[in-house]
Amino acid sequence: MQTKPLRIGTRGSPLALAQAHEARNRLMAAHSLPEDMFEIVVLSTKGDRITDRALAEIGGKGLFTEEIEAQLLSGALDFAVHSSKDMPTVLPEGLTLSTFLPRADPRDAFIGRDVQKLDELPEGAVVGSASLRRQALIRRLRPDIEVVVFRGSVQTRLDKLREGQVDGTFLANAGLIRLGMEDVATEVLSVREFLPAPAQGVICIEQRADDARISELLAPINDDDTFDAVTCERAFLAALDGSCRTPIAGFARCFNERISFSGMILTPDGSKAFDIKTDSMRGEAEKIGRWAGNELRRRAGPGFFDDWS
Ligand SMILES: NCc1[nH]cc(CCC(=O)O)c1CC(=O)O
Repeated sequence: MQTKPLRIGTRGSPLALAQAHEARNRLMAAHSLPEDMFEIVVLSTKGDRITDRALAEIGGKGLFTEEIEAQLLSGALDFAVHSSKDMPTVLPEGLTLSTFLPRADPRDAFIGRDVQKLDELPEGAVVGSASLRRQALIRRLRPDIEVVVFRGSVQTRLDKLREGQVDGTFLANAGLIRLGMEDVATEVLSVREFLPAPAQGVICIEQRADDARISELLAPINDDDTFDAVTCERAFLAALDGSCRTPIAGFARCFNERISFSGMILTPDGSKAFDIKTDSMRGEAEKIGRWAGNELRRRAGPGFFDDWS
């Protein structure tokens, strides 16, 4: 019988804490375990400490994960809870993403200051986003709008919006929902018009690949549909070797035994884009994701990635 509490690693942002609590609550429910069987261990990462520059400028993968992964590998943590969207496609040797919780809303939310909808923004309006994908998508939809880099916690961004530094901004609707702030969204954008980031809206758990005891503990809270969808989306991302400087969008959905996938790559200015739609049996989730990534890379040609990276 387990006596010491299980140590769950997480970042300390309100969103990260909400995610760690959700994973812990699902485990407590699945196994009828008391809260004191788990200890939530908060770690600060490089990505949390750098707030003044666009993440894309800093580059480097795993900005939000390195410190946590070191503690997993050393045995100081039993498992770690993350936003799947923030996870690099290649993990350190010995670690694995074993568990994906049921996907929350995958869509992006628009938060307007004086208008409710993206369409209603006047010509020359300013929107803030730190995400290259959102910057490129908005430039493609509304070339007349000015885009500025916008970072900080959800609260900081909303404060900047209220002060009038920008006329609008975007956040993942899942994040807003997890923070109990879904009413700040003035419009939720359909996945068709504003394709989400690969793995958006999905909480995942990372563990040591050889830790059978933890694999067994986590198995009941994994969601198979989400697992297959994220496997497909991450295979797409990996095939494109998405550096943080590449705007990439991708979204997969399971219907019974099948999985469908939509993917897109754009230039940062939104002037060029390539998209793809495909579907297959679910067992091929990883294969079609990889195929779609390679296919877009081929269609875009070698110049596409070099021009601006
Ligand atoms: N890069 C930050 C990040 N990572 C995950 C989410 C939202 C929650 C999710 O997608 O699961 C966010 C904030 C945002 O994009 O608004």
